[in-house]
Amino acid sequence: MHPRYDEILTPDALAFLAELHRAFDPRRRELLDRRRRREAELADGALLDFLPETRAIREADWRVAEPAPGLVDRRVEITGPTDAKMTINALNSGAKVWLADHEDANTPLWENVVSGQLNLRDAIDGKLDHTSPEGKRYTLNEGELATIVVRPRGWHLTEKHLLVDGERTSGSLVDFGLYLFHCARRQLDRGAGPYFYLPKMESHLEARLWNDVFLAAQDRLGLPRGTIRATVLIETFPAAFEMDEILYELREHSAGLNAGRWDYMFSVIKKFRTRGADFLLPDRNAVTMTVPFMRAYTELLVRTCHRRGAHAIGGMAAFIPSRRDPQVNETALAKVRDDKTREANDGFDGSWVAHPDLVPICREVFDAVLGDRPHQLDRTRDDVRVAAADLLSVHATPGGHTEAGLRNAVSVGVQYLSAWLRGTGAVAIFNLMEDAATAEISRSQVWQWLHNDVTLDDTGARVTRELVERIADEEIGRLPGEPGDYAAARALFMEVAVADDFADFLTVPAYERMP
Ligand SMILES: CC(=O)SCCNC(=O)CCNC(=O)[C@H](O)C(C)(C)COP(=O)(O)OP(=O)(O)OC[C@H]1O[C@@H](n2cnc3c(N)ncnc32)[C@H](O)[C@@H]1OP(=O)(O)O
Ligand SMILES: O=CC(=O)O
Ligand SMILES: [Mg+2]
Repeated sequence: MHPRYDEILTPDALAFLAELHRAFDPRRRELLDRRRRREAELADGALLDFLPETRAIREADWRVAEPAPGLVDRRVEITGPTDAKMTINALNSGAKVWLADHEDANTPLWENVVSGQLNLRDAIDGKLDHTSPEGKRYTLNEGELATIVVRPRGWHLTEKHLLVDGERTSGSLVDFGLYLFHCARRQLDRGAGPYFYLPKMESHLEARLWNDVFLAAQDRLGLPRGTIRATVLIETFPAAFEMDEILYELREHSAGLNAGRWDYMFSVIKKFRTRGADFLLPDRNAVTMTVPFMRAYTELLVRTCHRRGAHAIGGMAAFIPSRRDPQVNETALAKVRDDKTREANDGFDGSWVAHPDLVPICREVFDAVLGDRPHQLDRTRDDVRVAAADLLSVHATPGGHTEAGLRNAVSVGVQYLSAWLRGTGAVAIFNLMEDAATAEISRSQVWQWLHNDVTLDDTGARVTRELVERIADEEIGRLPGEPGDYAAARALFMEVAVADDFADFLTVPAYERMP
């Protein structure tokens, strides 16, 4: 406990979490087992496909709920962690929505978990302020603030500081439950509602679990059915084959789908990491949004959403503007403009930015396409035809395997883990935004290249454990500070990037190293 934690961890809120845990944790664990069984089938040679047992849902006519207040016009969404400064900056940024992140951009350090909830509640009450160590004062604007959409942790993460019947609770249910308990009524009183982004789901059965949690939680707190709204990130390879089914499960609570590109790439590598050349990705920077398998995924997402009356929200271009380096700034703005233009022209209803200086560009691009309309749900994209083979066409990705790519993956992975272990879940590295999803790509690419005996195009060297170790030492030598400063991050990187047993998520072993 720290000052003010008792305002969040009240006896009633904890009792609510305990009820959620007892009612839903066994199903959460079963679904995680199911993920593992499915992954083993893929390793044995199976392929992903649209499910025969849910064909009727895909072919039937149905629509999701009408958009909720504050979620009608989502042309610009800013994302970021929930510390006080970022909360104020994001809410003031001019974006329509703020994704308040307890997930990819956050280290689930206990202090971040609880203080994030305090900041959210204070912000909704209009009384959040902050003074930086340099004395700069931050307060919320008087005018329009972004709509808050909270992203809880994924189903795979536990919360070790809250035990029920001696068991760790689910990070998802803790983040969801505390926010709903404290802020649902406050949000309704302001004319908005309790809104969520749901990450890293792998099947419609996991969406059904969320829906059942919503139904029970609404009943328990006396909230009408459909009060909660959820936008699901389609960011795992299996989920791309179940977009309709995920929307259907959540239909009375649905607020659409988002194309979470970085975790999607990670999942593609992870699910087929032992399957050789057909699923071997080149250097990360060669895997753009226009390579065939990525294009198929976003096209199918827009078509699926609009057919069901659901918003389709674009993803994160990782280029970060700089207020110090005009060249870096110009490049970032141009790259982000291209990315948002493609999304707006493809039919997305809005998209993500990682930084307040990118809000105007995203807004300008979507304004040009949407005009006065709040969205473009009427663009049904009947022209789109995406077959399973298109989603699976990873082999058609052009690009090489280079030492520069390997070095970049190792350096980014170590630098990111070093920040994560110190409690910061999103950082700028080499002018790109890095978070848990992008770091997963770095470490799983190293694993995939190593375990598939890749020979580097430029040097002719085979990727071996020894090569990765040597590169890690050389890259750490180029970083500020002493090599010893990176010892814990290096050890963790090696555990998740080269060990024969592939960790499902790097955040799982990383969390065990946290207090
Ligand atoms: C794969 C995915 O899931 S993507 C979504 C998850 N990832 C994220 O949300 C990343 C969000 N972005 C960030 O965390 C940050 O932009 C970073 C870490 C990448 C870069 O941050 P910084 O190095 O602080 O950038 P910079 O120094 O240019 O920031 C300038 C100002 O903008 C603020 N700022 C930057 N990004 C954000 C943001 N996302 N939300 C609110 N404020 C922000 C900074 O706090 C700073 O404010 P100040 O001038 O009052 O001190
Ligand atoms: O959460 C978003 C992603 O790209 O991953
Ligand atoms: Mg993600």
